[in-house]
Amino acid sequence: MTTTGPDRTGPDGAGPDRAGPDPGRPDRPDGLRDEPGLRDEPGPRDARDPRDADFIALDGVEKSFDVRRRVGLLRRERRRVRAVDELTFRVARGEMVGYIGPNGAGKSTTVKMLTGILTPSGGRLRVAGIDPARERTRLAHRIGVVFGQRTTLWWDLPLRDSYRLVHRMYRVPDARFRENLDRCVELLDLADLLEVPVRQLSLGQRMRGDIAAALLHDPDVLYLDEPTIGLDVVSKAKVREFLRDLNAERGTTVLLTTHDLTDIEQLCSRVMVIDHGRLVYDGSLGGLHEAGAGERTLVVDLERELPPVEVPGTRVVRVEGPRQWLAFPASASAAPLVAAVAAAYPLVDLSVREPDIEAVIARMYAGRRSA
Ligand SMILES: Nc1ncnc2c1ncn2[C@@H]1O[C@H](COP(=O)(O)OP(=O)(O)OP(=O)(O)O)[C@@H](O)[C@H]1O
Repeated sequence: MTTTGPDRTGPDGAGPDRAGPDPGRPDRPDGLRDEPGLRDEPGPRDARDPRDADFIALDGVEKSFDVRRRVGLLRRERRRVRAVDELTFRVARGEMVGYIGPNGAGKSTTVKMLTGILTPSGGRLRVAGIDPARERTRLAHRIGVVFGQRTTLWWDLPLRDSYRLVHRMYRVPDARFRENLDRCVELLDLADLLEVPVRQLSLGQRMRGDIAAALLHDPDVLYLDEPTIGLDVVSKAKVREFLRDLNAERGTTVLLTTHDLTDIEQLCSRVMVIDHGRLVYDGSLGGLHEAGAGERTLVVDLERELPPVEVPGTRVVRVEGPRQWLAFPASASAAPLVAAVAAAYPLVDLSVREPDIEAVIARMYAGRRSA
């Protein structure tokens, strides 16, 4: 997710914010201004509130940027980039939704509008009944944000001190803060890291530290932007498990932006796909499979190496020794094809392979581009 542009709240750069956040800087990515005494009372938290279905609500939201481009040596050209275009969706309270799309699709821009960092150019947007652009400080107490590529922690301070600052900035009641911190320390395995300056933490440790910091004030909504980027398998598993538990136990609403589709597969029952600023899919992961799946594959193990298998309705896409891969339309039944192969060839084994989600999404994007 790109984080460039005038709305940036820290130094530019693809990697982590090396300088670390400046406690005196005006804005944090989660929209909270670093000033004492800003705590507003959070809104009602009645779980039976009928507005729960519209906890995050966007209606025809648009965001355009005016960009200047150099044309030749002296001339500059102004161009309007529509980053988000007529975006309409709902996220119910307690849902965990994946928000995916190719580079430049408009994911970051959406999240920035949801936090109040950016003001929409048009349309209507509400989070927990709050207009983020108008009441950014009030909203800050209801949301947590984790940017995988940048830290919101104080670079030179030990983790514990960063958490103390969060405690004071959000004015979290002491008992609540201790309870939340203890829980995060235990579940995110932070006990040995609390006295370590953030700059000395590994990426995985820092990420866990960031997730804890985003949750110490009990937000109702958590925006996660690439929370597992660059992490090893063990750290990814730990982060995912924590998020699953958080959602199940606390009912925290989660909007997850990621390029790692395993995050989505393991965490989200619903996924929204955005492309060129527009919502192009909103539904289950299974449905996404069907929408984007062009072909399935029969993997055929023959008794010996043979010329490519010829069965109507299939085409051989790969041959490795006695193993052959036969593609066939995803909508077709595999049974008659399996029977046809078994009748005509010396078969040892056979399996049907569904396209993996990466392939499905790549096909979906490619299809839209060529349409
Ligand atoms: N501050 C800005 N000024 C000008 N153009 C911008 C600004 N922020 C985003 N854009 C443009 O808006 C479009 C959407 O960008 P955005 O960062 O929202 O995409 P993204 O889906 O998050 O991409 P990625 O997966 O690469 O991070 C892009 O064309 C981008 O260049």
